[in-house]
Amino acid sequence: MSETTVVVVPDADVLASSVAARLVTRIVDAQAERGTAAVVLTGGQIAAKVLAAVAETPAARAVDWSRVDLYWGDERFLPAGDPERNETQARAALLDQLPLDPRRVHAMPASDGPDGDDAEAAARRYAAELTSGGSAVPRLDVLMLGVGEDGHVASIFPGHPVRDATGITAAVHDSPKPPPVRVTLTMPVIRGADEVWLIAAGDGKADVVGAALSGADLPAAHATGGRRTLWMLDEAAAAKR
Ligand SMILES: O=C1O[C@H](COP(=O)(O)O)[C@@H](O)[C@H](O)[C@H]1O
Repeated sequence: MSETTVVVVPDADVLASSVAARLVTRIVDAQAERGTAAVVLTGGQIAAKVLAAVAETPAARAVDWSRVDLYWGDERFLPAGDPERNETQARAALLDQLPLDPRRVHAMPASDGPDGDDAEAAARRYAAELTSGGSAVPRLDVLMLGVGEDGHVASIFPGHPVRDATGITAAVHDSPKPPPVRVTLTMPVIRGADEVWLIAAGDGKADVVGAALSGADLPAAHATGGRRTLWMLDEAAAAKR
């Protein structure tokens, strides 16, 4: 039975450092249990702050980063290295500073990658990468999500057909938030993660956080973890819950 917890902290800086501390602990625990850990990263403003906070915490040295698998929940389908790509943001904030095993950094394909600008083929390629250890998606210890002001998570937008996608990944066209073409994990994959962490800061998120926590029909409200769902908010984002 999955439990939902809401944690509220004073501001975005405290939010970023408390999520970072939790993430390091969760990875250390997973590695102690079974030698590895799998984490799904997200993009967006608070995500960048969280990763920068991981880079700053001395506790990050307790992690064996060579035995962490990193995935992304969604990606803006742009050329490699584009500053708008979630991968580029994550590398700049943290990944380039860590002794990761490059084979375990599972970035989503770029629009100048092996499939060119074919987002469907890129989505299929990422599904194959995610399942390369077998036929099923591997155990995902923590899947982090930012929450858009419209209630989107990853690149699953309210009212968009991607909401109903049932495969492992989906290409997204006509995204209401730029850029228009994206690749995303689907809601069933998000819901299959052990722990789903929804992270939001700022008063621009207050309405949607309040609505999602009241059970409104929004992607953010459907993004629950198999074992645990954790909402981590600053006071401004939590103001209307
Ligand atoms: O476009 C995206 O937006 C969401 C939310 O971003 P935020 O800046 O409002 O926190 C993000 O989680 C997602 O990964 C990204 O592609």
